[in-house]
Formats: sequence, structure tokens, C-alpha cells
Amino acid sequence: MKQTLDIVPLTSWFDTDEAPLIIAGPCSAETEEQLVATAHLLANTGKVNVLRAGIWKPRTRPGEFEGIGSIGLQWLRRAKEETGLPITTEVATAKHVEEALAAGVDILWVGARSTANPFTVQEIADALRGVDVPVMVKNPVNPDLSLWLGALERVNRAGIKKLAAIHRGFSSYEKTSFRNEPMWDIAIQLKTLVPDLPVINDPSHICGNRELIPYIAQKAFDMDMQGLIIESHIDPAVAWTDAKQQVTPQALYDLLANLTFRHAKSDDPIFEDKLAQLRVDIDKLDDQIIKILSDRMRIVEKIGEYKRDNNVTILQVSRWDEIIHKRTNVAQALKLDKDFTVKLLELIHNESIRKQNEIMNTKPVAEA
Ligand SMILES: C=C(O[C@@H]1C=C(C(=O)O)C=C[C@H]1O)C(=O)O
Repeated sequence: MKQTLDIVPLTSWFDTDEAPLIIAGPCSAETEEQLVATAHLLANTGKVNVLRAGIWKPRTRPGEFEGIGSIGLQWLRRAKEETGLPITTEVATAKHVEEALAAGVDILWVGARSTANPFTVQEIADALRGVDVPVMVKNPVNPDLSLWLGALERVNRAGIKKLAAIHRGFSSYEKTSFRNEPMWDIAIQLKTLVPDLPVINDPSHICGNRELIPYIAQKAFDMDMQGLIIESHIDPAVAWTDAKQQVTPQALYDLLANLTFRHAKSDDPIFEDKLAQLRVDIDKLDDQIIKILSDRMRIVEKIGEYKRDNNVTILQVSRWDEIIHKRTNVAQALKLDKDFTVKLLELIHNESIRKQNEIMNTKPVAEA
């Protein structure tokens, strides 16, 4: 199910120079002074490539600060002129797109709530027809890879080839340490389906608090993501929105200085050689695992036939319980993670059940 988006590589619209793309700036543009002063401090870090600021803010409840509106575009423009940093903001309607482009916004992004609504995405995409501007699409609020891909496709079909995805995590009713669950597997699936698509991580919205940001940002680099978008405010304590997750430009500098950016490949032939050798070992073991799973399944089928012929239930809870208990003990002794072992056994057991179900239902006892 490989997806094809007609996109150009990040290097063709952004000189990343082998380094990650770092987008930073306040959650919201609040005043001209706050935005411009923050922009100067961010530019002075020497580590920020693009200035971000929300102008139109989709808020959960009415009555909250909904963004400063169009006037903020002029402030962004001033910040760009004074610092030389390209600017980016969120657009959620065709009018936002027109106004942002007219104000010289260099990169647009589609927010998580908009991505969840195909009508909104289509309206934005239609407004982008005939325009050559980079667009970043945040994942939808709900954990739905197709919806994320669909939004990227709509924008792409409008002719936007400078495309990136932003991984900002997914809403969850359950309260965890994160504001939005990272669900890395969804971002990994997107990268697998569209390997050329740059993915930028948004640790601010995943974490919801400053403390966890370094951990998530490093993990994003470890997962081969191409950049970060981080909220930074000159004085986070008095920020009008997202006060808990914003960092000062100085804290951002320290955070970035402590991260290790990783590359998908190494230039070192010794490393590549050693990796290739180890992968040969993995290949052999994987072949054995598959062969062993296949042998196991043949026995499961035989058991299924006996059960069918003797009218015995497929599911055998006590046997299954015994297996879980014994195998996890062995696995732990061999330093395998218990949760992983249980998940793997469950996967195998589900397949056994599915297979035996097929056997039970294809050949009735009378005909056996
Ligand atoms: C294979 C059997 O059927 C089911 C599948 C099991 C398995 O895959 O090991 C274990 C118990 C049963 O729920 C069996 O009864 O032994």
C-alpha cells in the first residue's frame, strides 16, 4: 500500500545543510514587542531556521484568546525583515491562506483540528492552487493515518510539492504524562508509506509541559525525523496561550545544544560494513523464526482437526494460561521484555484461533 505523493525533497525548498530544520517561536503572537523581541533572541541562538507564531488560534472553548488576527501578520513581517528568519503560521480557511500569502508568509501549516476535517483541508487546498509555497500538515487530533495522508494528498493534488508532515501527537481521553500521545507507530507508518516525505516533530504539543520536551525531541531524531517545531516565548510564565509548554529562547538554545541529530546513513565504510555483517545474522535468525512459526502453525492445524472431530472447543483457557506463564518466565530469564513477550504470544495465539476457526468451519464432522 505504498503511497505516492508528488513531492520535492526538503533540501530543494530548505537549505538544511545536513542539519535538522528548526522552527521556533511563540505559540501566539500577542503583541508586536513580544513577537519581535522573541524573534531577535531566537535568531541570535544561531540554531533556529524559521520563526513560527499563531495568528488565528482554533480554541477548544469559546471565550479563550483566539489569536490576535490579521494584524499579527504585519508583526511577523517586521520580525522577518529585522531578523532575516523566514516565517510560518497556521492557516485554517481560504481567507487565512490569501492573507498569509499577501503578507509574505514563507511556509504555511495546517493544524491538527483542520486536518481532521476534509472539507476544511479541501478549502485550504483550493486556495493554494497555482501557488508555490511550502505547506506542513499536522497529524489529525485523532489517531487516523488515512486522514493524515488524505490531507497531505489534497494539498499535494492542488499542486503543492514542497510538502512536509508535522507529528504533534494524538488526543486521548485517558490522562497520561503527555498532552497528546506520541503514538510513534503512526508516524513510522507514514514514513514507511511515503519515505521521501519530511516529517517534523512537535514536542511542545506532544508534551504539554517543558520538562518532557528534550526526551521527545531526541526520540524524534532517533526516529529519523527531519526537524522540530518548538514553542518559544520571551517570558513563558506570562504567555497568553500554552504557558506550560513554552521555553525561553535561551532554554531552547540549551535544549538544542544537548540533542544529537542523527543521519539515516553513515559515511564511515567500517560502520556500514559491520552493520551489513550484523544484518546477515539478523536475516538468518528471521528466516528461522518464520520457519519455526510455520512449523508451530502446522501442529495447531492438526490440533484443530482433532478438536473438530471430537467436538472440543478451540479456545483452551487453562492451556493458554500455562503457555503465557511458562514462556514469559523463560523469556525473562533470557532478558526479553515481559510486555513484548506477552504481545508476541497473544499475536500467535490469535492466529492459532483464527486458523482453527477456519478448520472447524470448512469441514463438518459428518463429512470427515
Ligand atoms: C493449539 C491449541 O488451541 C488454542 C491455541 C493455543 C496455542 O496456539 O498454543 C493454545 C490454546 C488454545 O486456546 C491448543 O488447544 O493446544
